[in-house]
Amino acid sequence: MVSKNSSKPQEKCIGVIGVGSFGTVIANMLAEKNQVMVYARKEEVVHEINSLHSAQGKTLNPKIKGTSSPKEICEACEVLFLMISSSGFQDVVQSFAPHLFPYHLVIHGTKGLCLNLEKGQTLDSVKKIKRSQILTMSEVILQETVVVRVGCLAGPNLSKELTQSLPAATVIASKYNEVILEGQSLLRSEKFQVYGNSDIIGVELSGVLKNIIAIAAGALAGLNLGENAKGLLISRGMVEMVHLSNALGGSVKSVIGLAGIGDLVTTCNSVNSRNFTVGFRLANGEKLDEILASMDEVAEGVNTIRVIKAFLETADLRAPITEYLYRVLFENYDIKEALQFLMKYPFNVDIDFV
Ligand SMILES: NC(=O)C1=CN([C@@H]2O[C@H](COP(=O)(O)OP(=O)(O)OC[C@H]3O[C@@H](n4cnc5c(N)ncnc54)[C@H](OP(=O)(O)O)[C@@H]3O)[C@@H](O)[C@H]2O)C=CC1
Ligand SMILES: O=C(CO)COP(=O)(O)O
Repeated sequence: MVSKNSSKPQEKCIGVIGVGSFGTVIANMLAEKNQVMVYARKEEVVHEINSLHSAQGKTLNPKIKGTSSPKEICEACEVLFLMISSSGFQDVVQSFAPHLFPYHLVIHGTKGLCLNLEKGQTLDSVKKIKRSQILTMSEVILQETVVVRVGCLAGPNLSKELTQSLPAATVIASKYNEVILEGQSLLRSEKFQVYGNSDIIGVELSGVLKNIIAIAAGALAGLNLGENAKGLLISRGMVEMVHLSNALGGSVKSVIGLAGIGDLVTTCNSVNSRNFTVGFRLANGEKLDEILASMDEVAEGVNTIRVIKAFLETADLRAPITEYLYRVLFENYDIKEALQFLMKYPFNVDIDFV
């Protein structure tokens, strides 16, 4: 778009919904090239954004304006980045739905799953779920709104490193090439490479499933089991991700790409990962409830393990790492015993998916 009076491209206004760790980073990256409006549900956070140019202590580019009005941000911005944890995702999308139109383009960065259950049902009450009862975040957006051009952003993108402007890359996935091109043009920089992928379900699932393996990697590190064990876990974890993703509708190719193996390696090696931290602290004897109560950011892998465990009850598939982690997290199973079982598990074939 070019203004009538100058040859300088006119800045668009890009919306970011959610200013947690990742939303803040993405808003700052977008503000390098365009005006940005961010949505936060709490008035005090909006006040902080507009007066102090920070969100819950995290510095924001002064160009960024805050609002708590879904209507205002949807009217001002055709392109919206949804950066909400999965636990609040469906509620937020529902509250935005009356203000969203088919001309909007929505890209989310959430690495979690939602459930599509009957009213009154919970995971605890149903215990077994089928694929049709699981929603990826793009499926939530498509189910709850009239938006068609939906994309996701996933890859090895630890927010602490992006905040320090360290080099990184991500994947924008969408069935629509224009979504990929828009995401690339808005986010690409000398420090940030943006790849495209048309398999949105496979890319979403890669980001979701690697969190399970990251919890296990944290546990290995917490028990000081060494780098050989980590190599074993990452490779078996990738095979488990491939089979789970395949059963849930993703392609193998996405798991072995940046959003899969790339993010898996990063998250399994970083103390900056919340999922890795959960595993590390579990291995040091803390209880899951205590760990979660002390964290003010989300570790999506914990809920993902519950969802995938319930899915495994109806799927013709074994996912031993997820199954044993479920026992450790939710059935007080000893973490060292779980690892011993995994060491004895008859994984006879190295690669069985190509
Ligand atoms: N941090 C990272 O390194 C990366 C994170 N991700 C993914 O991005 C997603 C968000 O992560 P992150 O930003 O780190 O998480 P945080 O916990 O830091 O932030 C979550 C955000 O979601 C908002 N939110 C949650 N529930 C609701 C609700 N019901 N209504 C309105 N807002 C709500 C929170 O608002 P409030 O403050 O008001 O609670 C907050 O802004 C996760 O799925 C994560 O896996 C992906 C890549 C990197
Ligand atoms: O997905 C992430 C980095 O790519 C962030 O991982 P955590 O949610 O475990 O912090």
